[in-house]
Amino acid sequence: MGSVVSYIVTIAFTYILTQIGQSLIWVNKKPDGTPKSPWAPSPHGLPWITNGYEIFNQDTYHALTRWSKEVGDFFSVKIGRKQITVLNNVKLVHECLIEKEQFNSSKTPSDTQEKMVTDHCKTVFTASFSTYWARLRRAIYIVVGPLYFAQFMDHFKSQAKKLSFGIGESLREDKTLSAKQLRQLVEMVAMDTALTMVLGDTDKVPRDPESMLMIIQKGRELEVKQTGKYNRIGQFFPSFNSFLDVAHLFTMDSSMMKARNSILEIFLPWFDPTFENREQFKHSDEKIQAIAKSLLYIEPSKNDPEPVQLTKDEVLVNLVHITFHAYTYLTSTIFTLVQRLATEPELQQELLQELETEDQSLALAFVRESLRVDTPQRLLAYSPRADYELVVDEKPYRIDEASEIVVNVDALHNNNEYYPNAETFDPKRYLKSEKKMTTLLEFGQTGRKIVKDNLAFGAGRRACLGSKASEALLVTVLYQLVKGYQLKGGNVKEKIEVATNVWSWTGRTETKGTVIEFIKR
Ligand code: HEM
Repeated sequence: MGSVVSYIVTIAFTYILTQIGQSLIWVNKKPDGTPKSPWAPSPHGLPWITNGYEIFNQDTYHALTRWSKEVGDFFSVKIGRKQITVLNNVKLVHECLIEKEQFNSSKTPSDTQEKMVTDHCKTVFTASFSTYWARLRRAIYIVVGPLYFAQFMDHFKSQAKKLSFGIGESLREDKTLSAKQLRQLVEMVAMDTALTMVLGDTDKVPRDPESMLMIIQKGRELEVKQTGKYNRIGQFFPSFNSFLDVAHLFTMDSSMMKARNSILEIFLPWFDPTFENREQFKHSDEKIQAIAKSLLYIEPSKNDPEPVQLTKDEVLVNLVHITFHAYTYLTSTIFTLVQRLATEPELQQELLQELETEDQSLALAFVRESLRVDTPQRLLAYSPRADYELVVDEKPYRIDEASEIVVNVDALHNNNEYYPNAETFDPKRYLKSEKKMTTLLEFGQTGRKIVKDNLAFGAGRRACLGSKASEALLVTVLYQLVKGYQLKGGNVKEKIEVATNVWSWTGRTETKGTVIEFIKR
């Protein structure tokens, strides 16, 4: 018996040593045995084991922007064990996400929670660059994409009216609304809108406010769990994440699973009628009325003539993730927009005048500028699909499949070269002749100097599919509020940094906000 144990121990020991040896020997080598190129330059003086972890955990994207000023637009840093290459100018972003999109458009999960709530990366946000992911995108596009979102305009208008009415009803004697009250109203409008785009109209299964509040609450619980101290360490130290998995197993802690299942339980009765009737709208126009319907029958395409259809579970997990994404960012951007509007009395007057015309350019410019200055997601992370070399200023740099490429949107949106006086909120910067305009990622490629867009909705192949729909909703809300009220007060300066962003490690930025006085017109 003793010799069997010692035999097994010897084999295990040899196996571990071989693995460690191989990783040590091969980690810096290409398959042909020659050394890999160096990583992009890194900030100096970071601690040995934790590297940039403490600084990033405390300062989030600010740390990356600071390092970009110290080290340069192209740098690499290890946050814990996570090696990231950070892009801080548009030329680099264009090269990585447009020219080399095939190389750099994949995704890696942050931790066990992200894997669990996405059913091992089955959702459009987390799936690797694959035919499966392309099918999801196709199906979502034909519901909320630029050519299709107009079908929700009536809903957007009624939600904007609901918000305006809710504000009126909630006003205190002094005609003010606290940031908390405003946020609660905005949350309900955002959740209702997200669910309408995702699940369809409410005729068949009414969506009661209690259930919507419950989803909001459950989402918050998941976020608190994911941003917790130990889970956060696990996002940057994979071995600690594995230790947490074992610890949860031993303590039989299934709280994460329970939270996930309780959300699915709310969604199921809403989704089931659609699922039961799926044959009816397979080939009809009805399928473009909701993401749930569209995902149930993926249309063939040129590159995917016989698509494998999704299972019910795959559809469901996507519906939940898209709802949380849309709800979170719509809440964040509507709330910021209202706070910003209150700080801009002159623009309120001009928007009121614009309302009497057919032209919506100032309102759209206001929305875009709000998204640029107060971007909710300031870091975008992508996984390369293989080890390769990225040539920058004629020097080759190392990019590994196991590393991540991060676009520092904060640095780009605050760069005076792309947006003169970048720190100033100035919607009128976009109201120039189209001939002078360029997209941010094409800046520097033509003589055009005025940037007309931003990266609040991401970039390249993984860019947001709901961007145009969201902008349209924001414009509708803006007009409705200007029409109904004169706003005073507001504050967009103070921010709340949330460590994760449904459900990735890169984090999101909320506006704290303050009391707003709403004077009825
Ligand atoms: C103002 C509101 C919104 C903002 C600021 C926003 C922002 C973003 C960002 C930054 C990304 C890229 C994420 C990444 O690569 O890490 C993204 C992706 C995406 N968003 Fe949104 N989003 C908004 C609303 C919506 C809505 C309403 C929908 C749909 C109903 C939606 C659906 C998607 C989808 C499907 C993706 C693509 C995921 C992929 O292919 O990887 N978004 N969004």
